[in-house]
Amino acid sequence: MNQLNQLYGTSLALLTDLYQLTMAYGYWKNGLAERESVFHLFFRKNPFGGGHSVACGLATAIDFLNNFRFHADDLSYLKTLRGSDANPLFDPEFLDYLRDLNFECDIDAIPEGTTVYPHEPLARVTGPILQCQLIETPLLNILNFQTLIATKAARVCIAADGDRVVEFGLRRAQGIDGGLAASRAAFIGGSGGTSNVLAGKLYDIPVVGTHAHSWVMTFDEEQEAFDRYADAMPNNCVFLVDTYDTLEGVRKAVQTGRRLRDIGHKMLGIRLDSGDLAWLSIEARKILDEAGFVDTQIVASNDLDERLIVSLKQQGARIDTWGIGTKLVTAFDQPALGGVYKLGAIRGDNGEWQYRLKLSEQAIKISNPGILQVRRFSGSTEHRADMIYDVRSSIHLDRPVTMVDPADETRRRTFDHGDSSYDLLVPVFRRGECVYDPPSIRSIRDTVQQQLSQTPASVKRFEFPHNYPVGLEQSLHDLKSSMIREARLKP
Ligand SMILES: Nc1ncnc2c1ncn2[C@@H]1O[C@H](COP(=O)(O)OP(=O)(O)OP(=O)(O)O)[C@@H](O)[C@H]1O
Ligand SMILES: O=P(O)(O)OC[C@H]1O[C@H](OP(=O)(O)OP(=O)(O)O)[C@H](O)[C@@H]1O
Ligand SMILES: O=C(O)c1cccnc1
Repeated sequence: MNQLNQLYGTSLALLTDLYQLTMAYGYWKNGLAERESVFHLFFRKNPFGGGHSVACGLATAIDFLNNFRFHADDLSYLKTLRGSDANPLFDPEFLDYLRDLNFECDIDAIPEGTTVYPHEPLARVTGPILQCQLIETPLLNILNFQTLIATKAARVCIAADGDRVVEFGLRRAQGIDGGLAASRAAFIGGSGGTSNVLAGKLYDIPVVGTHAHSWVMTFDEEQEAFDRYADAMPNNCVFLVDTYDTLEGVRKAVQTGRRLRDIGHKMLGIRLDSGDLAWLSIEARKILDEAGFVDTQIVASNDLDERLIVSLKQQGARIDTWGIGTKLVTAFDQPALGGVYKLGAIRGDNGEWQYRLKLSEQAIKISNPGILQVRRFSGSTEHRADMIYDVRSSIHLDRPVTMVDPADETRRRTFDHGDSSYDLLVPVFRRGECVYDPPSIRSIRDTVQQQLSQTPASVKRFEFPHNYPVGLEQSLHDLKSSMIREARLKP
């Protein structure tokens, strides 16, 4: 059984906005349900004021789509829906159509863990317009959130600069799936483990845990609390030392650490959860080192995020492991990615593709027409630029290709066949069948690190990051410009 089904039962087909179903009904009524169309899912701005994002959520989307069908109880529910008067919202024959519907779209998507940028499609969905439309909302729900959290986790790990990061967010996450999906995406983005045990089981993420203040408060004396914990689990001792007086707590942990040593075990760490984490970690390190506990790690938690980590490091904090909860799993400073799903092309009555775009007052918000792919140009060590192109335009990679900056058409770059390049979108579904074998979560996590190592430092920096170049292949840019002119001339 797949992971979503394990959690939610057999059917998630109703996990969509009602307007997808009202449009589906409209397509069906108008004989357009099967009309082939192409949609692109993309976002317009990197989150957190950053210069890059990390694609995440594809395996969850595959899970969802592998089980995409309307079950009898879904249809019974839809039957109960009424229009503004007493009439049913949907004809019974439409519900029969939904009952017999087999998912048959093609999907091409950028593999999880890839660094991605504004305007490039993370996924391209091709198929009957009714089906493309029904899956818009769940695809956005899954890819927006996991991409957001994987990006946040990657930023936290960049700040931690090789130190271990663990995710403690479940208690403050946005509900049950918010917690589970965040734990998955945080691990992919680089955290080393989660406190979320169900996420550990479902997604094969290492689970980690210390103890809470309540443990210390259960006993009359802090020393007794540490000793009893050590008796119970001598091989997993990370003592939370800040319940009363933090440095006194460290000294007591040292006492218990000596008892552990006498029975052949190690005190793995102490955890700081309040106060001045820079100063306390420096002082705690001295106490531990002087007592010979040089390997005992210092874990810190308390509303941390990537900027606080940078600041604490600048202050000389001696923290080995960063426990990050609320601000990671809720993407505290930017709670949504803002990814959208736009129609790029639809077959006309004559079977020919007709390209479509959505106009906007802001040029940068005008969607890209066509059937799009992304080509990444890469130097020997770093990614150089991504070019969005139409798969039907015959760009020849044995000849120079030019891409145009959509924000300023005077800025262009030309690449020739000497530049190594590859397409980012890979086949995931063909006629509704999954043709992609998702990598293990650990291998996706490795991909993130490998991708980040090829992302220019100027793009990864937190303050005023460089814009990574993403352009439109010249003929696509020219086509888009003429379509905009034409659309603006329409009465
Ligand atoms: N040296 C530091 N520099 C910058 N921020 C810090 C430093 N030490 C701790 N912080 C952060 O300051 C914030 C507030 O900590 P503060 O000491 O006010 O409350 P607290 O320690 O949580 O208090 P309480 O005892 O109520 O838990 C937290 O997000 C914490 O991570
Ligand atoms: O600060 P976050 O980044 O969200 O990390 C999770 C927090 O959850 C716990 O606190 P809580 O007060 O809930 O319980 P406790 O008594 O175990 O400290 C833990 O001690 C962290 O402070
Ligand atoms: O194990 C921990 O230390 C932990 C778990 C959840 C939340 N905060 C801390």
